[in-house]
Amino acid sequence: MTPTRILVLNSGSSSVKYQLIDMAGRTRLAAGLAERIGEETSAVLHQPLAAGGGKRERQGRLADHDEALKAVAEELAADGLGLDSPELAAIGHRVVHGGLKLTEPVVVDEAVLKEIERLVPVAPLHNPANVTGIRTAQRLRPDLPQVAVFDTAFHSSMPEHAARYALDVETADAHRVRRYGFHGTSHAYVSRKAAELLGKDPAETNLIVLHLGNGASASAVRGGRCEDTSMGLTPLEGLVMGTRSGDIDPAVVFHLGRVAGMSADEVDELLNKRSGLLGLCGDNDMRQIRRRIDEGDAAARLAFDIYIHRLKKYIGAYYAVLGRVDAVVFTAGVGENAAPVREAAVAGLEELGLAVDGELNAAHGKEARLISPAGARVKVAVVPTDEELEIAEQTYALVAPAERP
Ligand SMILES: Nc1ncnc2c1ncn2[C@@H]1O[C@H](COP(=O)(O)OP(=O)(O)O)[C@@H](O)[C@H]1O
Ligand SMILES: CC(=O)OP(=O)(O)O
Ligand SMILES: [Mg+2]
Repeated sequence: MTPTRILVLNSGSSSVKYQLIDMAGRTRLAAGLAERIGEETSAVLHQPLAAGGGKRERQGRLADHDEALKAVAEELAADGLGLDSPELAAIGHRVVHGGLKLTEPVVVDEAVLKEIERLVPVAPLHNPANVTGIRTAQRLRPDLPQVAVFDTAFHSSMPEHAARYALDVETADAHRVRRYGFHGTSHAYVSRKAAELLGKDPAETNLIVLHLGNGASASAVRGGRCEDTSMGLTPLEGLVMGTRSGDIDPAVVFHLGRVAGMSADEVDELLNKRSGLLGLCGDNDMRQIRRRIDEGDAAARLAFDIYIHRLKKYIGAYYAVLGRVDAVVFTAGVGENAAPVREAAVAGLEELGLAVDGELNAAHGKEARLISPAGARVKVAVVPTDEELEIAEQTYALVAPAERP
């Protein structure tokens, strides 16, 4: 029997999301989340999808990612889906930064791990967790291929004029300072699904994709290839995010160093963890911000307006980059669920052919759908992302190419 199951691990700074997928029929067997790793109140939320049982929650401190992954393995084992299963073909890992060298999914060896570790300074919130995830999975199943799928990969097609900063070339090249872009697995998956929804050939479809989760990024996609994206050397550039500032004048950093005596690390922490929506109004969850706006809270209102203003600027910029746009596509936690964000982001852009239909926009759903008025020149769509399935597809393609039709 050829193994057909892929375990996907998406290790974040304080959480591990996982899914076990049988690629024979693209069947999801289990999914879950280990959260608040390192805190007293850690938990594993586990959904045994194949067994059809209800969700389980397991409480108890998980000191680090190593412990978290072991707890996840135990939850899977309790459903007869343990990591010792001979049906497991590989473990697929989301790795956020692959730099210039790692631009395709790869089977991880020591050299690949070293390169992911070398990139920690440019993805300090993400790459360390990704490395721990891979090392722990290797210890649990040393015989299995561990495959890394990079957030940066999809953006490696960006032309030089979009990827380069206007910096002294020698300095930039010596330190590999350039724009890499992130959330690429999501941008790639959503672009394909959006073309399907539009009934168009992906090679002839131009899209502005807005991935709005805790981290948020926009991309301009021409014919299935990334032409520009809002995140840069690190996942800090671009849109306003949950806790990250996105674009600022780089001189803010020197200014804070000189007038506030802040060190580089302190400014780094400020911009990554205490800025964005959280820094502006004390909340980083869009649901809570909408509640506060409904209660007349001015700080929440201003935070929302700043978030939308930035989003709108990127829609305009990428419209100009692409010249012709088939659709603006919303995805991830905020993009898929927050109708007021979608409405506000395209408000006033009728001259560009952009509008949402109030009723379609307000409707809830898990399916990809159009929310622009019938006959609109430029469509507006909501396309749920599925980074885990995409990682499983890429992992499976790499370890079992002969098995594919
Ligand atoms: N119904 C909703 N309305 C508005 N925002 C929502 C809703 N559901 C989820 N979100 C937002 O989605 C965010 C998480 O998005 P997600 O894509 O899961 O992020 P990540 O993968 O980066 O953790 C939350 O911070 C929350 O603000
Ligand atoms: C790269 C990045 O920002 O990822 P996330 O949104 O998961 O934090
Ligand atoms: Mg995400």
